[in-house]
Amino acid sequence: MIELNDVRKVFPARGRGPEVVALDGVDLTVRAGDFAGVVGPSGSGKSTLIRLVNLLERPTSGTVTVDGRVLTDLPADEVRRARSSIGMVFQHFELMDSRTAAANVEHPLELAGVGRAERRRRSGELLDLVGLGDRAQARPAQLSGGQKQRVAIARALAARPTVLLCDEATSALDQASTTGVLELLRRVRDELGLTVLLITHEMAVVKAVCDTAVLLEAGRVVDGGRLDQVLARGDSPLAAALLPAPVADHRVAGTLLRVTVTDTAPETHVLQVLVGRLGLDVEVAGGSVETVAGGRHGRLLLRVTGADQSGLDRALAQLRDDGSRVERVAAEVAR
Ligand SMILES: Nc1ncnc2c1ncn2[C@@H]1O[C@H](COP(=O)(O)OP(=O)(O)OP(=O)(O)O)[C@@H](O)[C@H]1O
Repeated sequence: MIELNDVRKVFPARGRGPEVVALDGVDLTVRAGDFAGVVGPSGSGKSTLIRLVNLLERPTSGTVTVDGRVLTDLPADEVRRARSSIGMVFQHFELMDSRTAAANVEHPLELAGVGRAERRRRSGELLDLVGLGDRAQARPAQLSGGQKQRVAIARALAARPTVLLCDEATSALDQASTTGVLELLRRVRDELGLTVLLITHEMAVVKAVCDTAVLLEAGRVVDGGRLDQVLARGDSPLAAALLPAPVADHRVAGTLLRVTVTDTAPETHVLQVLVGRLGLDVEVAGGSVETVAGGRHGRLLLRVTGADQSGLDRALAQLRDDGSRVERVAAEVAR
């Protein structure tokens, strides 16, 4: 479990510049076993936030708790020990070029004083886990970006952490490697029961792996929650970031309707009523529907032509009573 309470981080002024409030009263809870994402624009405080969780950066005020231990209250030597239960994966892998994959994975165990035979055994096991059992003797220069990140994940898991922090872990990778690394992260979370906190500026990453997410803007959490619930709300800032609003050509004649699609409010019912019952001409003018967090979520724009407007309004009111999520977004265009 990870908990930040009212965390504030102020970087002192550099030269004549002003001080920077990187995080401004952040509360965040990641439940044990959850895969959580932090998203936000550049400069919103994501990197600062993740570095606070293992106290690579200390908060100016507020508390950081991991697995029930208030890290911000611990003396420095205990913080070092507590860090061994927190693994971290970085955007640029941070592997040692002169060492083999196995030796990179063994490095944290070496620092912890684990004996050679046990280190070998553990690095073999971990490289098998990440699918690189046959590349143990390769050096980073002989590995692809995706393979390097797999080695870095194996290294992060060496000390048997309960929490894994991922700092833009796929931002330097191509699409195919990104998919593979995200699948691996999800699998190790499942198999090892880890709590994972990932920061990214890519919404596709959040949609692919996260159970929960928060949106940071200018150092504050402006939205967040379990992804299925956030997307079902439809109109929140995080929902809008995850599923961008569809755009349609407003110059084309017709009435535009926006339908928010969820498993419990599918678009089929709307179409059955508009096309099947009322016999209207309906085309899909924009939008997308995706599977996120195990459910169907999306927003569609429907263009309805030839409708009697008061009849359409009555139908929309009835649809909303039935639980459908449909609203009018543009009036009839006169052409
Ligand atoms: N060591 C530092 N000293 C001074 N200011 C800093 C320091 N680290 C970060 N900042 C500032 O804090 C703010 C938040 O930065 P941070 O790197 O956490 O944002 P971010 O969301 O991770 O951005 P990006 O996606 O571009 O990495 C920025 O204004 C940044 O310039």
